[in-house]
Amino acid sequence: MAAPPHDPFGYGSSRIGSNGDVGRVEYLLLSPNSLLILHQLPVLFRCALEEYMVAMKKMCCEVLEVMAEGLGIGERNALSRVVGDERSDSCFRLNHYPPVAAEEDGKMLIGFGEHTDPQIISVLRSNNESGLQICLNDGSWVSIPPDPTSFFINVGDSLQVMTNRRFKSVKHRVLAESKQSRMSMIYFGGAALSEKIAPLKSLMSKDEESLYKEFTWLEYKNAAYKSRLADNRLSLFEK
Ligand SMILES: O=C(O)CCC(=O)C(=O)O
Ligand SMILES: [Fe+2]
Repeated sequence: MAAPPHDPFGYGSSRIGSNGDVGRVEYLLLSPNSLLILHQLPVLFRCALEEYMVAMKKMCCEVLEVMAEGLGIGERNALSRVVGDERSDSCFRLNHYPPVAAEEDGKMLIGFGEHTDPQIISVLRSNNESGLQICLNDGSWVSIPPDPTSFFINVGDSLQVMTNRRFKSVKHRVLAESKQSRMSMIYFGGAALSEKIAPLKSLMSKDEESLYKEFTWLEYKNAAYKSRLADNRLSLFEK
């Protein structure tokens, strides 16, 4: 079930994507669309995964509805309908960061290199081991305390575009720093492949212009897979 370079779904270790990014991580990347791989999973795992994905999709929609309300958009489902669409392209990643050995102590080891998530919204849960950091506007990195009882929500690049940069996709990374395994699982809520990703008309003020050229999720996804993790992938689509 090793993930071949042209198809990222399946199991991978150390290599993240096909463009030379490496990290101290082992992962499973699954999508309801990668049926071939789903059918190779033990039934109990597959059922739990399907149940989790359904619950995450629902939660993403609820969060997006609250965001739409906060932005003053009259149409409550303007954002959530994109992730809620039955053709929406969502996926699930399970990450395992092996424990750091005593002799590696003090070294800055990258578990998962800096990047933004390309989809609309991501929901992360982890065990109680640290490692996740976010990048502030001034370029400094801040550690996110792990909390196995909470969900950590990330704005994706597509949501940044749909809100014409009112919400920003925050750069994040994982340092391998813990003496115990860090486990995380992330649900990535994306749009349908053919969905046009553009600022919502109902959000834009009278003379406001889109900061981005129009693109479909498929176009952006293809561009993202071709790039390196740390690239500013949206810059290709900025006006
Ligand atoms: O494993 C984590 O805590 C974060 C991983 C991540 O950012 C990702 O898979 O996109
Ligand atoms: Fe991420």
